[in-house]
Amino acid sequence: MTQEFDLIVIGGGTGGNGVARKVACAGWKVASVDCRPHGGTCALRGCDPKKMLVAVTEGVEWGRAMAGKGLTGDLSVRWPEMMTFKRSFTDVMPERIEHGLDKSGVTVLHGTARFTGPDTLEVDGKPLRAKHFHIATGARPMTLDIPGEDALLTSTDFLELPDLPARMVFVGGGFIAMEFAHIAKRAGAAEVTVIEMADLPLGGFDSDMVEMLAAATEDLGIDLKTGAKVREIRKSGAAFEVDYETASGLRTVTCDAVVHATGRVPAIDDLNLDAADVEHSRRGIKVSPYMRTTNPAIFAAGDCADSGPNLTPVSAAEARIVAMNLLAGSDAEAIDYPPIPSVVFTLPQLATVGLSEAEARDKGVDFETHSAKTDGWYSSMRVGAKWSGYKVLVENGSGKILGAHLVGPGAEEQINLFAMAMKTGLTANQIKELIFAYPSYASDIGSMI
Ligand SMILES: Cc1cc2nc3c(=O)[nH]c(=O)nc-3n(C[C@H](O)[C@H](O)[C@H](O)COP(=O)(O)OP(=O)(O)OC[C@H]3O[C@@H](n4cnc5c(N)ncnc54)[C@H](O)[C@@H]3O)c2cc1C
Ligand SMILES: NC(=O)c1ccc[n+]([C@@H]2O[C@H](COP(=O)([O-])OP(=O)(O)OC[C@H]3O[C@@H](n4cnc5c(N)ncnc54)[C@H](O)[C@@H]3O)[C@@H](O)[C@H]2O)c1
Repeated sequence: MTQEFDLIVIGGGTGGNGVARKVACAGWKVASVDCRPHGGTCALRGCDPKKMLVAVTEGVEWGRAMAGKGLTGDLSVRWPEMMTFKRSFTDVMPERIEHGLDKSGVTVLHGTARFTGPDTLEVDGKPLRAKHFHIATGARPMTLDIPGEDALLTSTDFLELPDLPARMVFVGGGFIAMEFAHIAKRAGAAEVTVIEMADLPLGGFDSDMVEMLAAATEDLGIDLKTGAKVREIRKSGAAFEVDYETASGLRTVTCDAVVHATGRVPAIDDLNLDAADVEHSRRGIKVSPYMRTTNPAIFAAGDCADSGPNLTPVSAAEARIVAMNLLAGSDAEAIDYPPIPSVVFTLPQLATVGLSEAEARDKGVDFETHSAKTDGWYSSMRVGAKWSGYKVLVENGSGKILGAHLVGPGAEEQINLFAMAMKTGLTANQIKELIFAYPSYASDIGSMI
């Protein structure tokens, strides 16, 4: 028999759970379905577990930076113990989240959802019907279409490794490669190689800041290869050979594990979206500013939608709009993204918000660039940070902050203050008038503008 609901949410991550709970709390009959335990990428396979590993490796970095400054002893990572620490968070999350949904009156279902019509779907063959749907199925690693691709570990596999391989290669030089390579190297991997096809890793971040992070990465002992495109992966006994093409010909690196880090694409292949009249492209499910798909009864948000950048707080902001419009029964509120900060959680951290110099120039904005290396500043010197700097764009006349690009300790929090200043329209002079606790990373901001 077909089970009927007011709303079925597909995907139990950041972009789905809030919608399910809010709408159920308003008295709707809601189901939430996920093919894995509820929790989604951020809590179970992404941001949160990743940053627990970073927390452990911060100890190693601290020991290294403070060596000869009065701190003694060699700190090192026991990988299996670190994994147990990570699981102390991730193992309990699905039950906690599913209990929260259940308490809100949401029916929790497990299985893969597939549309069979504009208002019907199947979950592992079980028929369901709903007046509304919300799709928040996230993203998956992109297909590379190269020989030997099956050998690639995903970021999820990396976060579950029982032991740390001695020699690791990361294919791609974006967020995942840089963050995970830093973790692997500080955790004791003998050889860590990052292979990026562009001339610099982390496209989209300010190139001067990226160059500083690249220098820090090489200083840590990571082999960062740029202008290098991976062509093939071959198994060679227990090891792997990774072929990559450079301007001077084909090269090979041998390793014990190869990790996929070439980007993620919308996870929409299983959904049979055409049956539901939901338009989609390689960029994801087509959504209006109200997060409505081309089927007015179906919404989408987060990594699976062709909307904002694939970051957790963006999924959450879009989900908020979905819940509002579902409950309003109309296009009551459009998404209006504030300046979106983004951080690469390497050590040092790399952070960005707002316009890059090139974007500001293209827009014809009249601005001034404030930029410096800050390894000589007290905040960096105090913690032995060798690589730190900033670039802040301030509009001439208005004094408004147009963009901020930071590398170094404290960048992950400083960038949020810049985002807040940009959203609220604080000018450089107004920021300089603020009193921040001293000494703190925030108190450096006035000197950056
Ligand atoms: C390794 C890694 C680290 C990251 N670190 C950060 C970070 O530090 N900061 C940050 O802001 N962002 C980070 N991100 C990105 C962030 O995790 C995502 O942007 C965010 O989790 C997306 O949320 P979502 O709800 O859209 O999708 P998800 O959280 O991925 O949820 C989608 C859910 O849908 C389910 N699903 C998929 N298809 C179906 C189907 N057909 N039927 C039923 N269920 C289905 C999946 O099992 C999944 O649980 C990271 C991503 C990765 C991979
Ligand atoms: N801290 C964070 O916020 C965070 C952390 C991890 C992941 N994420 C999210 O997950 C997404 C996926 O991360 P990612 O690192 O896989 O992708 P990415 O888009 O950040 O980087 C992919 C990189 O791979 C390179 N590349 C592609 N094909 C290649 C090839 N054949 N050989 C060599 N290089 C190649 C690209 O030039 C690019 O630099 C991110 O875009 C982001 O949305 C966010």
